[in-house]
Amino acid sequence: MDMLGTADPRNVHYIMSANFQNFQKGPEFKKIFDILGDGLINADFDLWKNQRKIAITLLTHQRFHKFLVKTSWDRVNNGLVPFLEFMANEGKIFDLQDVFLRFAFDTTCILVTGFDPGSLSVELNNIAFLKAMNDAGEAVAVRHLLPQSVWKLQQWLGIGPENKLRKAREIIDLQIGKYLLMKRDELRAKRENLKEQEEEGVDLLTLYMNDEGETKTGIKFDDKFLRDTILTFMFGGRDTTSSGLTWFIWLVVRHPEIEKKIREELKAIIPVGEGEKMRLFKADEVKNAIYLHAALCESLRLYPPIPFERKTPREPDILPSGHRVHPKMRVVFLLYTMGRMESIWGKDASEFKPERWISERGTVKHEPSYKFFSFNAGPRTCIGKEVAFTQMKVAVAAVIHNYHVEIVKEDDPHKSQHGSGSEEVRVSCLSIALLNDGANLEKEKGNDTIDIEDSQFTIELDIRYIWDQNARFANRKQYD
Ligand code: HEM
Repeated sequence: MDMLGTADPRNVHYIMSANFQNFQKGPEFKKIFDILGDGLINADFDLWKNQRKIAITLLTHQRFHKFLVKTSWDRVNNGLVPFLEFMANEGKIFDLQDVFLRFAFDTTCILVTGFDPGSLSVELNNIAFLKAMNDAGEAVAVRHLLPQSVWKLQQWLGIGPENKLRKAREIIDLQIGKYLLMKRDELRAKRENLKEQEEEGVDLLTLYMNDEGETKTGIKFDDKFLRDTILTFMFGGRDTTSSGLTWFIWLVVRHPEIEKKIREELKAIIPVGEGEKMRLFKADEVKNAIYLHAALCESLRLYPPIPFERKTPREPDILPSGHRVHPKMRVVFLLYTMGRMESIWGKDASEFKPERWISERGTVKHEPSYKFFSFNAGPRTCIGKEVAFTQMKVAVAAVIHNYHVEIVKEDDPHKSQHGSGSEEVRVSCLSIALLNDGANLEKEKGNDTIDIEDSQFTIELDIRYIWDQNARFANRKQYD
């Protein structure tokens, strides 16, 4: 229980940047996140430094950037939008948080491994890998709240979240093992087509498997390293992006004047003469959408997907706030609190106000990371920030431009965060109905006349929309 909680930007700057060397994630953090093995999020010192160097080189590789642009568009066009289209046409109410979680899960998995787990479809199927990731995330969250002896006991007895985590780990390891085998086969087959490959965008796993970082850094890219790396990126990118998307839509829907401004900005991007039809936006088109970017930052300020972080001092130290810390102590940063403090953001700190991110010249205002701490600060700043913004912009532009989202059932999400479990939050936060703006819908039920051996029958039509991976929708008329 020896813990210091801080929401002071001076302390953040000191620990995360100025005296970075004296503050580590530490062995306790590694135990809590043991499922990530020696992956980047878990590592400290040289192991962390070398891994980070490689990860940044590959994430900023031109071929990964191509793949990111292509995948962000593809998952919106062939995953999110067909789902929303179906729900809008059917007038169905659904849980948007679950949909964004599946969207981010599929997108992140494709970006990292090149393979699509296919969790976002009209049926919202149960996918073992998705469930395993959810269970693992939940168990890790619970570990932060309990003394180690308690969750270790649960582990030993095989009960509670620890039991779920054990099973989840088996499924995750099996799935990643399959991906590694599939990728090796794929690369072997592609080797004959090297020229074509040069032109293509590629996933991170392909880049890791082809990289010479192994010899330069001394890190061996064996199956254990690749497994830890895949899982680290999936953990780092999935829940964060989906949480960011969900809170963003929740905030925008509750602020129609802001929604209108985003729509106007998006409309201005569309070339004159394109008309009023359904329109999706490519990453390059929304890259410089200032107001949209500002609104996303504002939403991430108020609802940081990672609401707290922790560090452990290596040597006793005195923080700029005057507090003494020592190696047996945990320093906990309260990101959620920092996003709402008047001393940091001014009197209107609790308001959703994208304008605060726009300078007088109309550009995005830079806020130092020890103040806008949602992506961490200093040498351990999130390396997926650009990946996240690219995905989020393409996704929310598609939703806001083409649909009207309505919250039809709303419990207080702040209240339910203190409830008994994450499922409660997930279910209660967002139940929404989608109405397709002015779409000319085919009738779902109706009458038709057909000839059967010269006799005429009038029959009832029941048109079902069948999900199809390749064609967006196949309309099947079923005669009963
Ligand atoms: C809105 C989206 C995101 C937010 C708010 C976010 C936030 C953060 C934060 C706060 C950390 C520091 C965590 C810690 O040190 O304990 C972090 C680290 C990290 N993030 Fe993100 N992240 C986002 C998206 C992503 C994505 C899409 C990826 C992967 C493509 C990613 C990969 C990572 C990795 C690998 C680290 C560890 C970096 C290191 O320790 O050197 N993140 N992120």
